[in-house]
Amino acid sequence: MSTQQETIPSFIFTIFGATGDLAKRKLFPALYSLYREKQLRCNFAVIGVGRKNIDSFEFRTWVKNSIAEFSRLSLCAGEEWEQFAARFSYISFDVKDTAKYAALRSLVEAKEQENKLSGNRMFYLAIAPQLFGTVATNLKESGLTNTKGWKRLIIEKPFGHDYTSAEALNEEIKRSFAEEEIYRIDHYLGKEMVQNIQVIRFANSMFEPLWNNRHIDNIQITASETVGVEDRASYYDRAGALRDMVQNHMLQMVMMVCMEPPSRLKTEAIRDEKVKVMRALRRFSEEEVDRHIVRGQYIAGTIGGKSFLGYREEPDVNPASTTETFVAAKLYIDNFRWADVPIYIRTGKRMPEKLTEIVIQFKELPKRLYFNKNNDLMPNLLIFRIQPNEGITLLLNAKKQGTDSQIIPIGMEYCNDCEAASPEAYESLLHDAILGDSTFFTRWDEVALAWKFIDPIRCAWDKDPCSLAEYEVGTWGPVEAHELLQKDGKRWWTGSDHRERKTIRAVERPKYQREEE
Ligand SMILES: NC(=O)C1=CN([C@@H]2O[C@H](COP(=O)(O)OP(=O)(O)OC[C@H]3O[C@@H](n4cnc5c(N)ncnc54)[C@H](OP(=O)(O)O)[C@@H]3O)[C@@H](O)[C@H]2O)C=CC1
Ligand SMILES: O=C1O[C@H](COP(=O)(O)O)[C@@H](O)[C@H](O)[C@H]1O
Repeated sequence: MSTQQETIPSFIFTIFGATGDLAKRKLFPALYSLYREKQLRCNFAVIGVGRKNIDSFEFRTWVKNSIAEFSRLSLCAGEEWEQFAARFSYISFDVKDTAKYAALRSLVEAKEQENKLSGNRMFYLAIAPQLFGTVATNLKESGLTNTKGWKRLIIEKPFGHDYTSAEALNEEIKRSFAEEEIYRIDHYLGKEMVQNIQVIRFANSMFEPLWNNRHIDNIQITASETVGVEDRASYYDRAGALRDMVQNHMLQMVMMVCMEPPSRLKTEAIRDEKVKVMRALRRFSEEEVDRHIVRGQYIAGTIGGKSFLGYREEPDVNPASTTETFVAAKLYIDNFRWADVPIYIRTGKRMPEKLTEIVIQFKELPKRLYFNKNNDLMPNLLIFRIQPNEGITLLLNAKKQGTDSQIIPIGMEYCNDCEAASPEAYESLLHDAILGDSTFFTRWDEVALAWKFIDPIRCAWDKDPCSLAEYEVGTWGPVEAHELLQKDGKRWWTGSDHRERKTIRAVERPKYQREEE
């Protein structure tokens, strides 16, 4: 997130879907944090759009309640709250009703005048995906995109459900907004430690020389969740883990880890390098899917002693559903740097822990010769802990204190959020969108290539429902997911593997400084 507050322009922010879950849990708390932490040192106004028949006063109470419940900061009171709340207005209409956009336009213009705003307009689509295109078109046809300032469209996931639908949606919104005005959200890109991957890779001379197939044995990316389908069955049962997590968040993490250093730290230079990873990502034919990808669905079991239903017993899920709630895959990036390095990814619901981690496993030394009487030397691992306990861990081997020359695995650990909570992903992303920095939003070609990778997998599974394995709630996925690595003589690393090691904490300000300091 940039800190150039003086460059933040005034703007009006229209949120479609302002009475919905996303706005309540993420958007209002994010705006509030930016405001309270003085990241929004500019004049702004917010207009909420929804169908609920409420007025602006009731809307402000809704916003207040959402902040009280979901903000990481405490709610301010008195005049301070009133000043913030006064920026919020609400208009109720059905976004499919073209005629109603004239009223929205009048409200936007009135608020711009009242607040002396410069005509910059940001539109956020926190509504069902089937309405994205309709709203974008209506914004243009009503003249709302016709402004003397800039205009930007922030669009939520899912961006299509396959390549064809994503392309059709893109064509539709392109008629109203240029590519550089479209901010496609992938909230994983707003996470502190996902953004930190680039810095750790490109600002440390010790890692970059090793970042290739000569030194890296394999890469593992895990995004496990303890939650189940919750109340999202109508969406999730049609999407499944492949579309819900792999097409976007998992592949974005693959891109961040595997991209080449960009020629400049500029948005398009960075995105160009990410796209090259997607171009080099090996696509599987329908026949190859089985050998590289495992899918599973949870059956009843327990997490931490608490019992949970199986996926098919969940409310609103088709009792014969073959939707996957877990995916594990072995990927390859067919380029010079990554040839023959397997990239294992796995994601699933109702697993033992909520955890997102990237593990870089380095190749082993000729260990049979040195320091390894017991043949149990651990490989070096570099772990990006995306969440929880943000940070990095470097796992090494060292001599155990004492006289018996025993070697023990040790961990060096840096904690990113021990001193202070990190900003929420949505804070970071909203801030960047206001500044016009789209680095951590997805460009159309990234999305398109991700769908082209996903579609044949989906097709293969649709033809072969038997490829769905079961896993018990509270486990690390079906046995086939473990076999995927065992066949290669490898194993998944999980949080508990490294937490058990003796850990040395890395400090933010090391003792070793240059003399002049
Ligand atoms: N919730 C989340 O955590 C996440 C959501 N998303 C995405 O964000 C988007 C919104 O999700 P979410 O907030 O959960 O959905 P909700 O169903 O909770 O909210 C939908 C919102 O859209 C409004 N709306 C629906 N239809 C219309 C219409 N015809 N005209 C005007 N307003 C309408 C609703 O207004 P009203 O209720 O007043 O009718 C409500 O404000 C989706 O695209 C979803 O995929 C993405 C990631 C996470
Ligand atoms: O986009 C989504 O992400 C969440 C997981 O996000 P996280 O920030 O909590 O890791 C996932 O639960 C949801 O199914 C998916 O739509």
